[in-house]
Amino acid sequence: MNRFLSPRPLSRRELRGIDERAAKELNLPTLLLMENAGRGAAAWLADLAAPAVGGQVGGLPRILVLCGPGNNGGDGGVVARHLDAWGFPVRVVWFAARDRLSGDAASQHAILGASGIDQACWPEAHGEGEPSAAELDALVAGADWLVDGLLGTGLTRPVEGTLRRVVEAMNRSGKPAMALDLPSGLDADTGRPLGVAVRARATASFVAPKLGFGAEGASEYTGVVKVVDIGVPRRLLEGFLT
Ligand SMILES: NC(=O)C1=CN([C@@H]2O[C@H](COP(=O)(O)OP(=O)(O)OC[C@H]3O[C@@H](n4cnc5c(N)ncnc54)[C@H](O)[C@@H]3O)[C@@H](O)[C@H]2O)[C@@H](O)CC1
Ligand SMILES: [K+]
Repeated sequence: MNRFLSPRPLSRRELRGIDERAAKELNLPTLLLMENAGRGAAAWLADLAAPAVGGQVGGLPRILVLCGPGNNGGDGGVVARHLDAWGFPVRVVWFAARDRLSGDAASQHAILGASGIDQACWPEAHGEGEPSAAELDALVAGADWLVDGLLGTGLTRPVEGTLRRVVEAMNRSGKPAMALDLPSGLDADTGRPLGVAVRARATASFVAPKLGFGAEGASEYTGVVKVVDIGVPRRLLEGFLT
C-alpha cells in the first residue's frame, strides 16, 4: 500500500482511461499491472485471514477464489498463486468456460494450471446450465474466506444468470469476502448494486477509490476499503492526486 500519494475517488471512465494509457503509453504490459494488483490484495488478505499465524502451513484458513471471465478474474488468479505460495489452502473456480477466457485471464488460468493449483472452470466441471443454489452453497461452505474476482470495472449491466447466483450464494453463506477492485455487481460510479452485489468484508481497490464508494449505503457492499497501488507512474495520476 502507498502511504504517500493517493488519488481522489475516480469514475469508472477515469479508471479505465488510466489502465489504457498505462498499457499504451508506457508499454507496461497489463500482466504486470495485474500482478501488482493481485499481490497487493493477497498481502492484505493474508493479514486479515491469518493475523496471528505465521511460519507454519497447518491451520491456515481455506481460501476460495471465485473468478469471472475477464481481467477481474485474472486478478483472482494472481491472488490465488501468492496465497498458495505462502502456504494457504487455495481453490479457484472460474465461472466461465475455458474457451471463453482470453487475454490476461487466460494467461492466469494457464499459469495456475502449470502451478498445480486446484482450479476448475464451472461449466466444464459441472456441465452446462446454471449451477443450483445447493451446489454453490456446498462450494462456498468449504472455504473460510472468499475472494471476489467475478466482475470489476467491466460491469456494464445488471448481474444475471450464473454470476447472479454466485453472488447470492456468497452473500447467503455469511463467509467473509475480499472484493477485488470493487464488489461484483456494484456500480463504480453510483455505489449502488446493479441487480445484486457482493457484500464484502474488505475491498482492495486498485489505483484509487471508486467514486461510488462514498455513496449512502455503499459501505454495506465494500466493507473496509484499501487502495492497492499497481505501479502506475505518478505522471498518469497527475490531476487525480488529492
Ligand atoms: N486493465 C488493466 O490494466 C488492469 C485491470 N485490472 C482488472 O481488470 C478489471 C476490468 O477487467 P475487464 O475489463 O476484463 O472486465 P471485468 O473483469 O470487470 O468483467 C468481465 C466481463 O464480464 C462481462 N460482464 C459485464 N457485465 C456483466 C454482467 N452483469 N454479468 C455477466 N457478465 C458481465 C463483460 O463482458 C466484461 O468484459 C478491473 O476491475 C481490475 O480488476 C487489474 O488487473 C489491474 C490492471
Ligand atoms: K470484484
